Amino acid sequence: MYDPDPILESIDERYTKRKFAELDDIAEDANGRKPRLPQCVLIGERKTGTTALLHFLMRHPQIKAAQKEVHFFDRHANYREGLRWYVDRMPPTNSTEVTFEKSPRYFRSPWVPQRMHEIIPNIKLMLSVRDPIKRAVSDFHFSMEANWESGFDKTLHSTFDGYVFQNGVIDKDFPPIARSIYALSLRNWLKYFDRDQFFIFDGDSFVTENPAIQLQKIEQFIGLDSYFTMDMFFHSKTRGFWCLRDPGCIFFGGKPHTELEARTQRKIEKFFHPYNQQFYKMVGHDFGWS
Ligand SMILES: Nc1ncnc2c1ncn2[C@@H]1O[C@H](COP(=O)(O)OS(=O)(=O)O)[C@@H](OP(=O)(O)O)[C@H]1O
Repeated sequence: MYDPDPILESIDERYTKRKFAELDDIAEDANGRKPRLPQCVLIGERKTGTTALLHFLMRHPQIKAAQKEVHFFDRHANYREGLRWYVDRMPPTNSTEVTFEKSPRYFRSPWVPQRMHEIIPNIKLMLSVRDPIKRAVSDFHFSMEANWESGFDKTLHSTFDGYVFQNGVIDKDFPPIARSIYALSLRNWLKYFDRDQFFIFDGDSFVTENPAIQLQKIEQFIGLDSYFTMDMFFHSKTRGFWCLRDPGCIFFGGKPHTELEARTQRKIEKFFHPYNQQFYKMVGHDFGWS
């Protein structure tokens, strides 16, 4: 799957040899803060509630997150820039705070786990998932709107059902489908990281139950002081989502999705079933997806 690029391989070697040397001259400010390598990374997957999760997590006084998705490990051009480039994109933190980054493309980029392991082997990883069919449909609508997928010709069809089959079988390489096959991507990560380095975030539960329930588990996983309480959140009937009382709801999410045709629904459930079973086994939890 991953065809190594000789130039990048030699950069990888440089990292193993020089690793942290580029970071030696970063000085702390008067409050003991400086930009650092992240201690916790949200690696994906997209359309699983990652924006809401980050939005809520950033309320925690000890969490300091990079402002934008950094894409250091997945984008070759960024990785070539070196560790100093990466750390310069992190907010300054002191030793009681946690440097956090979210780049949802990390999860499915085959070269990311090895690179990340060489640089931050003790990293805490957050993997956000959601019912794979709902995620794929959400991804499809998002991609159609944003026109982001290369090789995804928007003029061919207008519906998910139109794209998802190749000669009558589910197209495993169709990006919205491929990104929902969590077991295949996770297998690559588990070659480098232990299962207990992952927090598996359930994006569906974030919609159905008070977000404080999962946020409190995340506090324990990262080792943060207790901060989140149930009364910080309310359920907005108009938006259909949980929102923070302060500063309120986030401005997106919940775009209307078309219903799948019954035939597609049946075939797609059958398609995902074995992958879902593998994923449950890998993470030690049955999400009960259809
Ligand atoms: N509290 C709250 N507010 C708003 N949206 C919420 C919330 N909790 C979960 N969600 C779900 O998040 C889905 C979008 O996921 P992501 O943020 O990962 O999408 S993205 O990859 O960053 O584009 C989005 O998916 P869609 O409903 O398919 O658009 C929402 O269902």
